[in-house]
Amino acid sequence: MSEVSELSNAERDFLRPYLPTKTVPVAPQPDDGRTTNDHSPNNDGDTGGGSSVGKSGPTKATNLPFVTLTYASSLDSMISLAPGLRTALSGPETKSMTHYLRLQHDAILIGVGTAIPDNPGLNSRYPGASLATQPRPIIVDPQMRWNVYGSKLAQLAIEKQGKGPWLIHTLRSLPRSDNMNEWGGERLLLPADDVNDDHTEKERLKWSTILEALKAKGINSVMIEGGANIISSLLGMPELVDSVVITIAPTWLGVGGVTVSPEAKTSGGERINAAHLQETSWRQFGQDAVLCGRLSAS
Ligand SMILES: NC(=O)C1=CN([C@@H]2O[C@H](COP(=O)(O)OP(=O)(O)OC[C@H]3O[C@@H](n4cnc5c(N)ncnc54)[C@H](O)[C@@H]3O)[C@@H](O)[C@H]2O)C=CC1
Ligand SMILES: Nc1nc(O)c(N)c(N[C@@H]2O[C@H](COP(=O)(O)O)[C@@H](O)[C@H]2O)n1
Repeated sequence: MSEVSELSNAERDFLRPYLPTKTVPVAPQPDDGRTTNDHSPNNDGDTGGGSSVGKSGPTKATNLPFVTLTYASSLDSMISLAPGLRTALSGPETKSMTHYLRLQHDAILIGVGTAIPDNPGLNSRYPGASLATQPRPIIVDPQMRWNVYGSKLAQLAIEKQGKGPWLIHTLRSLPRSDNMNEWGGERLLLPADDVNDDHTEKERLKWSTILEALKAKGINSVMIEGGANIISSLLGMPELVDSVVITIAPTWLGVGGVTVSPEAKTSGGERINAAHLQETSWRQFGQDAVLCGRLSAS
């Protein structure tokens, strides 16, 4: 039996307002030559085959994709037991939800701090998913720390159970000769935010630079899954994030875990809340709670 089951209509209705709308590939029709068709995110037609993929629907600046932040948290706002320790927090129902969400986006993005310890698959195992509807896995790895060869991502791409990953590096990363493109992988070299005093490039990339580059490559929606560093940064950037979907598992991981918490904020010298969700909705999925919302601008 599959580890991932279909969501109910009510569960999909609950998620719909927080998801990008998308254009779904359908098999070319011999009679009309069409290659795409519009569906709402929860339309059951979302798993058709075909050769062109486009999940679109951003309502903000046209040079940015729709961005969904999503992660599974404990009651003490932790996402893993310790740095580098892959930790299952989602129950079966929220795991199914994550695979459904993955299928609603053109891409899934994580940081190298997650790619190395977790060795994730980052494909969607939602019933009926096809290679054409799979999201593109994207890893932010500015200094080329991660060896994609031999990874689960590479294996899935070779087996055509997932798309080849795109790895984001800074321009000054050492070029590496490789054959990733044979299984759909690619390295994107982007300019870092600033340079250090010794003129070596800092490893930070602006999030607007990353997102604009993805949009320019045809990514209209991206689901950002983690890890803690990336989620915590983006919680402070409401101008870039369209929606937030958090799985809250009924457990505490304890001191020493990896915490999601945005940078502290001040106004007029006083501490103020660092980030806030508005337009919230809650729903129970099995033993977990799912919180959806949009980040407030201030
Ligand atoms: N429960 C959950 O839903 C999830 C849990 N995790 C857990 O999170 C932990 C990993 O979290 P972190 O160590 O914080 O790693 P991370 O995945 O957030 O990656 C951090 C790294 O990404 C790169 N990076 C991030 N922002 C960048 C920028 N603007 N420019 C250039 N490079 C940038 C840097 O190299 C940085 O060290 C793991 O234990 C993993 O299991 C990860 C994803 C989801
Ligand atoms: N939604 C969710 N719940 C959890 O409990 C998790 N630990 C994660 N982790 C994220 O999922 C990735 C693993 O994906 P695959 O199952 O290998 O495809 C992991 O790397 C985190 O990004 N997510």
